[in-house]
Amino acid sequence: MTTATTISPQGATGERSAVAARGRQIVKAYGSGETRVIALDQVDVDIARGQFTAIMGPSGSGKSTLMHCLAGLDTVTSGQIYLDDTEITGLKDRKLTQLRRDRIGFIFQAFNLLPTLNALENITLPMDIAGRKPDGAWLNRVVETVGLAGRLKHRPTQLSGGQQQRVAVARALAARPDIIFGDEPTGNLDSRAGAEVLSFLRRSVDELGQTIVIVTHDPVAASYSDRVLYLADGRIVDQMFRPTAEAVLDRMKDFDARGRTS
Ligand SMILES: Nc1ncnc2c1ncn2[C@@H]1O[C@H](COP(=O)(O)OP(=O)(O)OP(=O)(O)O)[C@@H](O)[C@H]1O
Repeated sequence: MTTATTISPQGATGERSAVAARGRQIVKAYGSGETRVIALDQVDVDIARGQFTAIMGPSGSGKSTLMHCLAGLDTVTSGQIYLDDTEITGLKDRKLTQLRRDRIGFIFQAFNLLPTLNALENITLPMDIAGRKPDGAWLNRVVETVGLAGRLKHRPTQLSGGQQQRVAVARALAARPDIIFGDEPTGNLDSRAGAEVLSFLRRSVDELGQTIVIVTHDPVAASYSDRVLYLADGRIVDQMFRPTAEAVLDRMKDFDARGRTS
């Protein structure tokens, strides 16, 4: 049995705090009266800096809601969320938008690339919009890491699904965000392309020191992470460090069996 604690061990990441994002007693309720749904039920969570975290759990368990709240894309009903030392719960819209733009990267299931722009233009678009100049050396490193060096002039339609998602990964990395959130980033890819994207995410953690959190249903995707958080009914009910696909699959079967017998 893995233990059901929700506080990660403090990593040895040096001078910055070892926790990139923190949630305390997060409650998220939708609707009211009889239709009220508690999507997150007093969740405490620490996301370790420089680690790859996967959020798993049955459909409707609150995975996307947790990710959206941690990323400041959705508001909480109560509780606090911190990005590094900044409490984001309670920030005014303009400040929150600015913080998301400057400190958070996103990768979605749909690649969300602009078809009229080439790969490089797509990668630098968020920074261009923000009026920020990309750091050339960093950009080169990101492009190398995600294996896109030969394809920067290609438009999205000239790239495979896997390559398009690598552009989206590079776009998320380009501004050196504190943390990257991915909502089923390999959900639209076949297993080979998915594996490529996951290896690049892994490399961006190992080689670039990035912090990544993804929501996934796929035990293979979860096996690229350092830590899996399991959600059920809006609560974190378990976690697993250094997961293998087999161990994750076994754990999922275990949850299913328990769900059927309880
Ligand atoms: N906008 C909304 N309005 C009302 N209820 C919602 C809303 N978004 C989510 N919910 C409910 O909150 C609960 C958690 O939803 P969430 O999408 O976070 O689950 P999930 O684990 O990501 O599911 P899936 O794996 O199917 O994507 C579900 O019961 C869902 O129906």
